[in-house]
Amino acid sequence: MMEKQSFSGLARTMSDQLVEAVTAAFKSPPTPSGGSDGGGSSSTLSRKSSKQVLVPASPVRSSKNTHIRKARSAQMKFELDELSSGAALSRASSASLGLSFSFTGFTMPPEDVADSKPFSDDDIPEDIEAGIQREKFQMEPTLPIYIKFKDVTYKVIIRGITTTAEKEILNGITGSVNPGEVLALMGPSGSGKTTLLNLLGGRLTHDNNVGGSITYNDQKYSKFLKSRVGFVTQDDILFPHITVKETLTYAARLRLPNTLTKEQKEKRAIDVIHELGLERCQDTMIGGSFVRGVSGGERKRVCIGNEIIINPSLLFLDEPTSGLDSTTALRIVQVLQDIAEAGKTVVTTIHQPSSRLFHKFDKLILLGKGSLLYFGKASEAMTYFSSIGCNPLISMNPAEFLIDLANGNIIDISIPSELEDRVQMGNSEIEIQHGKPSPAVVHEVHSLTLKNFQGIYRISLKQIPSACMYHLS
Ligand SMILES: Nc1ncnc2c1ncn2[C@@H]1O[C@H](COP(=O)(O)OP(=O)(O)OP(=O)(O)O)[C@@H](O)[C@H]1O
Repeated sequence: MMEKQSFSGLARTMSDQLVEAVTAAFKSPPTPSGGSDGGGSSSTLSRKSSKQVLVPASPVRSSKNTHIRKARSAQMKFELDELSSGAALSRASSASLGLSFSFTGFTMPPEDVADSKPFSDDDIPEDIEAGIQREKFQMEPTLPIYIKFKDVTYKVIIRGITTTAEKEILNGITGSVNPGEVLALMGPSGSGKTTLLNLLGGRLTHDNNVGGSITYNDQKYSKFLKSRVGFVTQDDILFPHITVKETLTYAARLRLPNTLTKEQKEKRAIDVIHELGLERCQDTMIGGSFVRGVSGGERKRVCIGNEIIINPSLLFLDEPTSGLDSTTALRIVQVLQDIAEAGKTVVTTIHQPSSRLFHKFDKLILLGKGSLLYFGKASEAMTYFSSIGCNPLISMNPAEFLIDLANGNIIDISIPSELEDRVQMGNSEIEIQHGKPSPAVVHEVHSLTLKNFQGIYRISLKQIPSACMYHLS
C-alpha cells in the first residue's frame, strides 16, 4: 500500500483502503500522451490567449444612485500616498486593511513580456452583473509562469503530553499547471486541498516537513516570484464601512509601486471594477455583521479584485465559491477563466461544484485523504475512472461521484466486477438497511475484497486512454 501510516492513532477504515486502492491505480504509470503538459510550453497559453478580460475605457458611472448607501468613511481616508512611500510601511498598512500579501510590483521588465502572445479581440465577455456586452480592454501582460510539482509530501508533528506522532497530510502529489489554465483541487473535507494550495502558493516554503519538488518556470520559489503571486484566502477580511470602489482604490494605492502615479493607480482600481463586473455595486458598502452590504458573490469578487489589482502571474484561491448559489459560483469561475485566458495561471480549491461548474475547469486534481487519486483534464476524469471500472449507477454530478469515490462511499457507484461479486456476497450475509448496505457491510466487504483491489486496478490501468493522463517531462 502506498500510504505511509505514520500517525499511530489513525485506524484504517474502509474508505482509507478504497482511497489507497484508487491511489495505487493512479500511480501505475500508463502510456504518456503525445504532448507533454508540464513543460510550460506556450501552446496552452496560445490556445486561449485570444480571449481577454475586459476593462472598458469608459469612465466609471457616477455614484448618484439614491438607493446606494455611500460609506461615511472620511475618517478612514488617511494619506495613502505617505504610507506607500516605504515598502515596509506599505506592508503593514496592507495587513491592517486585511490584504494578505506584501507589497508587490506591477510592471514587468520588457524581456519578461517577450514571450507573451499578442492579445486579439475576437471575444467580448458579458457583463457579469447585468448580462450585457462590455467593452474590451487589454490587461497588461505579465510573465507567464508554469508550475510543476512532483511527489509533494507534507506532514505535521503532533505533540501530546507524553507522545509525539507524525501525521501525513499529503502523500506524493504530482501535477502541473500552465499559464492560461485553471487547475481545480477537489476532494472531501480534510483531504488536503488547502494544504496543497498553500504549498503551491509558497506559503509553507520554510517548513521542513515539506517533501518533493515544486518549481515555477523550473525555478524554486523566490522573493521575485512572491511579487507575482495573488492569493485569495477562504476567510476574507474587508473593511465593512467602505465601498467597493474605495476598497479597490486603497488596495491599488497601497500595493502598486511608486513608479505609478496616483491617477494611474486609481485607474487600475476602476479597470478592475470593470474587469470583475462590479460597476453596479462600486458605491455600495462592503458591509458585515451589522451593516448590510454587497452580496456574497460581489464580496468574493472584491477579494479577487484585491489580488488581481497587482496583475499577478499566479492566482491562488481557497474555495472562492463556498457559500454561493450555483449561478453565482458559475460567475466566479467564469471570472477565473477570464483571468486565466489573459495568460495567468490559476489554481483554486473547490468543494462541491455543480456539474456545469465542474466542466469549466481545465485540469483537476482529486485528493483523497492526502493521496492523489487523479490528475488530468477535468473533462476526462469520468472517462478515466470508467476505464478502471468505477462508474456512477445513476445520473450523477461528476463532482459528486468523484468526491464519493474519494470518500470511499460506493453507494450508487459501480466498482469492478470482481469487487461487485464480493459486495453481493457480503450483502446476503450481513444486514441490509433500507435496501442499501449499511456502513458496516461496506466496510466488511471492502476489508475482504481490497486484498485484490490493487491488482484489479493494475490490470484495468492498461486500458486507460493515454490522453487522460498528464506527465511531467
Ligand atoms: N498544522 C496542522 N496540524 C494538524 N493537522 C493539520 C494541520 N494542517 C492540516 N492538518 C490536517 O490535515 C488535513 C487536511 O487539511 P486541509 O485544510 O488541507 O483540508 P481541506 O481538504 O482543505 O479541508 P476543507 O475542505 O474542510 O477545508 C485535515 O485533516 C487537517 O486537520
